[in-house]
Amino acid sequence: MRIIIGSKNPAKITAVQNSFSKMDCEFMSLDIPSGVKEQPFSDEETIQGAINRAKGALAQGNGEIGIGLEGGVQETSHGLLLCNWGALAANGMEPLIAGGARFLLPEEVAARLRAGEELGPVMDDYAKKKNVRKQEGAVGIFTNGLVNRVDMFTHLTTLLVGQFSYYSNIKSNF
Ligand SMILES: O=P(O)(O)OP(=O)(O)OP(=O)(O)OC[C@H]1O[C@@H](n2cnc3c(O)ncnc32)[C@H](O)[C@@H]1O
Ligand SMILES: [Mg+2]
Repeated sequence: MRIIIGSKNPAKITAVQNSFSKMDCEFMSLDIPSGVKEQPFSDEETIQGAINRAKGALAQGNGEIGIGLEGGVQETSHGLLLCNWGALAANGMEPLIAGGARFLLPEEVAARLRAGEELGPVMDDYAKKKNVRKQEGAVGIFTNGLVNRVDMFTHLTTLLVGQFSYYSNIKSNF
């Protein structure tokens, strides 16, 4: 089976590979635009970004499955939550979606996002590191490394693969 990942971010690619590790799969990654803002600001917008990337990956990659993963934030009465969404597109079915971990961002970070900055560069600045988004992620920083961005996305992509197995009736191999 050929799996097309709609991102070149290594944290996302590794997560998808982890979730299909029991299957004989070929992986390809393509930089597919999310079609939403660089920093999605709601669950709805983040889900839409994930679906657009999954559909785009399937359309452009000549494979059986397209996967889109998108990070975003959601305003709540408790503060700004980091949210993560994924979508799996396959021919002949509606895209499947699944959500990942969510947790509150500190006000110092949240305020900068509300002012229009993107989480990626804000996290590098906050943590005084480079490319946090491609490594441990914000989740890795704010959990002291207990859960990193690959772990977080692997849970999410496994929810997608499991649902694909259930709804497509492919029970074996996953
Ligand atoms: O190359 P792509 O696939 O676009 O990967 P990305 O890291 O930019 O990830 P998203 O577009 O899905 O995330 C939207 C924005 O939120 C940032 N972001 C999301 N989750 C993050 C995390 O855990 N750590 C750091 N930045 C994060 C990200 O850098 C973008 O600015
Ligand atoms: Mg991005």
